[in-house]
Amino acid sequence: MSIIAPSILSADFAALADDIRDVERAGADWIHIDVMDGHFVPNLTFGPLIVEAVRSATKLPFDVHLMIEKPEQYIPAFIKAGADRITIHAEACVHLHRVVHLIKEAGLPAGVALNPATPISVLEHVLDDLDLVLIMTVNPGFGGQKFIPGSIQKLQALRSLLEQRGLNGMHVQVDGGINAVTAPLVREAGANVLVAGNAIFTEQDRAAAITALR
Ligand SMILES: O=C(CO)[C@H](O)[C@H](O)COP(=O)(O)O
Ligand SMILES: [Fe+2]
Repeated sequence: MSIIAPSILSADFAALADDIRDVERAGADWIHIDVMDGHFVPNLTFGPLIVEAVRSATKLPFDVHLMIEKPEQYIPAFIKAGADRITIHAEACVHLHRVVHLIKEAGLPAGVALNPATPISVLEHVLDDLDLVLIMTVNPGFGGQKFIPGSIQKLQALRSLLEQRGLNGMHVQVDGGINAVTAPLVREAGANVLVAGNAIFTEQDRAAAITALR
């Protein structure tokens, strides 16, 4: 059964806590929080203060996707604010191994995200330390973009690699352009955690939208 993580990038920011409660009632498993710094990606979103402000709205895990340069400078603040798991971008870290271990030493599961143009080979020497690999299925920065079809081959290659390495329990997350059409394709290719913003928050019936993805 897929884990469904609504991305609050597509929520109503003036009613963020209400929208989080609504997707929890609708059957969401994790709340996906897209942090953007205007440098690593050409957009700005939330900081730790917003995460802290909505923390009490739900008991669901906060899945924090850091699309920021120098994530090590901000990881402690996001943990204090209520992050339950943190994913960093391989492209944003000069010392990827060190940043992965900073997250793990704080007791949180660590994920690494790869942009569409980044090969999975960059994970070779950190793979054993991860809880999750995020295959970006759009270029990060905005919600509502079109799914990149080449992501399917990348997911299949990642699944084979995980099997070879005896890491079948690792979460394989996808993010960007996931909807009722692309969800079965990514699941078939090996993804088990589906992030979706527009496909959930633009729908009146969010329970039906989540069921359709699952
Ligand atoms: O990380 C992200 C963008 O960088 C978002 O999580 C993603 O875009 C979700 O939005 P949608 O499902 O509408 O594509
Ligand atoms: Fe995301």
